[in-house]
This record gives sequence, structure tokens and C-alpha cells, in this order.
Amino acid sequence: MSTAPTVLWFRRDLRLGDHPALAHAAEAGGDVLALFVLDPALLDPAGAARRDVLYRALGSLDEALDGRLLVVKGDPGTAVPKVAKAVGAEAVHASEDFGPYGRRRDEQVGEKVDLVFTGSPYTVSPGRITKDDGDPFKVFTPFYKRWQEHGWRDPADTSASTASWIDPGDVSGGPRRVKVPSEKHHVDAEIGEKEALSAWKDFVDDRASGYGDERNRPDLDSTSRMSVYLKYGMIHPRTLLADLKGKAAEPYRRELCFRDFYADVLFQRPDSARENYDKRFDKIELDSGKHADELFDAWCEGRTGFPIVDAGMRQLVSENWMHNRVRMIVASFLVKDLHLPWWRGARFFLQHLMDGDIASNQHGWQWTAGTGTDASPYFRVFNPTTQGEKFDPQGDYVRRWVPELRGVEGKAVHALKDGRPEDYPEPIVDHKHEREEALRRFAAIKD
Ligand SMILES: Cc1cc2nc3c(=O)[nH]c(=O)nc-3n(C[C@H](O)[C@H](O)[C@H](O)COP(=O)(O)OP(=O)(O)OC[C@H]3O[C@@H](n4cnc5c(N)ncnc54)[C@H](O)[C@@H]3O)c2cc1C
Repeated sequence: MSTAPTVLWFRRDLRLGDHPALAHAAEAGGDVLALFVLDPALLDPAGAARRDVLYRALGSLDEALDGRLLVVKGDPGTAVPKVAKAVGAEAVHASEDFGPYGRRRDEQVGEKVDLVFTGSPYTVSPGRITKDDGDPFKVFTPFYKRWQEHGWRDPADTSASTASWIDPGDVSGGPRRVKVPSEKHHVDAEIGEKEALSAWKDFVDDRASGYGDERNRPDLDSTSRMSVYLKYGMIHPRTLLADLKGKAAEPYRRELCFRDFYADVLFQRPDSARENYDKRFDKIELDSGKHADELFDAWCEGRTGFPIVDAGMRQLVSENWMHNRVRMIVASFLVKDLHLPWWRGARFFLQHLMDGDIASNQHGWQWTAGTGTDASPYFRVFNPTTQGEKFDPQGDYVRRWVPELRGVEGKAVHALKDGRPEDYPEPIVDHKHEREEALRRFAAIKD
């Protein structure tokens, strides 16, 4: 066993429990330096909500380490090797990152230091679940079946006392230590590993049993709200899976598998972060110009005159989160009613979502747009009014987010057949007409 120090480089794994890379770093035998690198290439495009979450998660991790988290700022390709040299580390341990940027960054760092990966932010890491011939799955259901057969490890038994931590104050010669920054904008969520575990316990105790039946209802607080914790690894999905028993287990497992599936798809096709997964859609007619920009602005600001769409967009901007069903409705509306490219909507989501994640977001959008893997067929066009009536049956969700409509009782808030309040906009498009137009555009490209 070596007694040389090691570095544990935290990235999307801001916790100490169930942390395989921490277990591995500690097993090496030497003291461990906890490191986080504030990387401008990731911070600048992240948006205030995600930066706030990240900074608060780092503050919480630092506290759990009694102030022994070394935070530095800069390009990890330079910063990580400098830290390793300053501390005399033989290896830098980390959880593996499978996103396009993370892989490029890690290749660069790996050329200069011995970068050792253990575990990843996923239940089963991308690339592991394949068909019998080794090809990746392009359809979710068989992936899900194989994923369950493959299984996963039990949570790793780790905590702050797993390692003997190096005090960064004792390290000299490395990059300058910085304080964990803070954002003016604060998302309305408790952030940190302890907070993630407590939110999870609340879900398991109070809401999990109704999850399968109620998860599509934005008017009820029926989902787990774990996405923000999973995004920065304040909790690991295996911790969730190990806890879930009974009625909630199957539907919840399936949703977590979607997260793994989309990470796998992005790993296999990194270009799909920016481009259509299904290349046939490169030729579809999309709108641009002044009028298209005005429609886009109305969508962003929740002024489309379609109550469920406006409620969703206002929830996004105000709460930095949106219910999954409503994410699908507003995405379908942007692509199929406004004929705008999915990536414009995806970019807006990433600027505002506190759980904004390149794999789940871009592929959630591509699924809805019909351009993705086993996508919702392009000809399936969500009707925002009937979707609202079905999934917000009393209209409570719409009234919560659209104050202009609070005087309209019950389900009538979706169709507004008896007229709309003066201060609420007329519909910006005719859904029936735009549906036909979307189908016409699709017919023109399909083979
Ligand atoms: C257009 C669009 C964009 C999306 N963008 C994101 C995003 O940026 N980040 C993100 O984490 N999720 C995204 N999703 C997936 C989903 O909407 C959120 O994960 C979910 O709403 C988070 O709330 P929750 O934790 O209460 O979910 P729950 O219903 O409690 O689900 C538990 C967990 O399962 C995973 N999950 C659930 N549904 C999905 C799904 N469809 N795809 C992938 N993982 C899923 C999430 O990690 C979630 O936290 C998007 C979906 C769509 C349709």
C-alpha cells in the first residue's frame, strides 16, 4: 500500500456518502486532498440558477469536510496537474464524466496526471448496456429490460471519516485557493447532501406510494424533486434505488433508467447535444425572422394565451423547475405549434432549470420534437388544451402560475370558452391550423 497522497477531484459528485471514487482514493493508503475546480467553460453558460445550486452544494461539501475542500479557479487541464504536483500526489481520483465536454477535458488532464475513474453519476455507466452484438440500444424499452438484468452495485459505504483529509492550508505552490463564490439569485430549494437525503426521506415516507398514479399531475406535489440533487451528485441514484420498495419502486426505477438511457445516447452520439439525432429532420422547414422571434419571446415569457403553456413557462422562470408533463407540453408547443427549432427551447431551458442537464434536456427535447431516439412520433401533436384538462383536471396548476386566470373556476380555465379576462392574451396561434401545418412539413421530409 502506497502512502503517497492522492487527490480526489470532485465534479458532479458533491457528496461524501455512497462515493466509490472516495473509497478508492482512501484505499490507496495516503492522505487525500479534496479538490474542486471552478471551470469558466462550464460556469459561464450555466445560468444563475445552476451556479447558485453548485456554489451552495460546494459550501455544504466544504462544511462536511471541516473547511478542507480546496477550491481553485481556471482551466482544469492546467489546474489539476498543478495541484497534484503541489501535494506530491501519485494519482488523481474522480467519478467518470461521460458528457462531450467532460470527456475532452478528462483526456487533456489524463495526459498530464494518472487520472483514476471509479463510478459515475449513473446507476449503470454509459456504454455498459448494449445489445447482444455490442451495438447500443436506440429504443428505451429494450434498454430498460437489459438495464434491469444487468443490475448495479449496492451503495458504497463512505463518509467524511473514510479518508484522512489534507488541509489545503498546508499545501503550497499550487494554484491560488479561492472562496466558494455566491450568486445573487437563490433558487427555492434546500441544497446539500444532508438536504438531499432529507428530501428523499420525505418523498419515500409521504409521496412515493402515490407516485405511479400521480406522477403526471402537475397540480399535485407528487414527484420526488430529486433532479437537482442528482444533477450535481448530492445523492447517487443507487442510494435511491436501494431504498425504494413496494408500489413506487417500478415506476420510479423506470424514470431513473431514462436518465441513464439519455446519458448513454449522448455518449454514443455526442453530436446529438446540438444536432438532430435523426438526420432526416435536418431538412424540415423551420421558422425564423422577426415574427418567429416574437413568438419565441411570447413562449419564453408565458404570454402565448394557452394557459397550461403559460403556467409552465412562468413556473420555469420563477421556480427554475418545471413538472415533466408540462415540459413535454411546452416543448411540443414550441416545435409543432410555433415551428421553431428544438434547440432554441432547449437552450432557454438550460439557462433557467436548476436541474439543467445536457443529456436529459437535449434528449427530452428531441423526444418531444420527434427528432430523437424512440421519439414520440412527429405526427403526435399535443393539444395544449386537452392536455391541460387531462393532467390538471381542476385547473389548480394553471391558477397557481397565471394570476390573470384566478377568477376562472375549475377545468374551464383551460379552454376559456366563456371568454378570457382582459389582461390575459388571446392565443398567439390557431392550434388546429398549426397542427396541420406541422404534419404538412413532416410529410415533406419523411421517406
Ligand atoms: C423537454 C424536457 C427537458 C428536460 N430537461 C431535463 C433536464 O435538464 N434535467 C433533468 O434532470 N431532467 C430533465 N427532463 C426530465 C424530467 O422532466 C425531469 O427529470 C423531472 O421533471 C425532474 O423532476 P423530479 O425529480 O421530481 O422527477 P421524478 O418524477 O421524481 O423522477 C425521478 C428522477 O428520474 C429522472 N427522470 C424522470 N423523468 C425523466 C426523463 N424524462 N428523462 C430523464 N430523466 C428522468 C430524474 O433524474 C428525476 O429526478 C426533461 C424532460 C423534458 C420533456
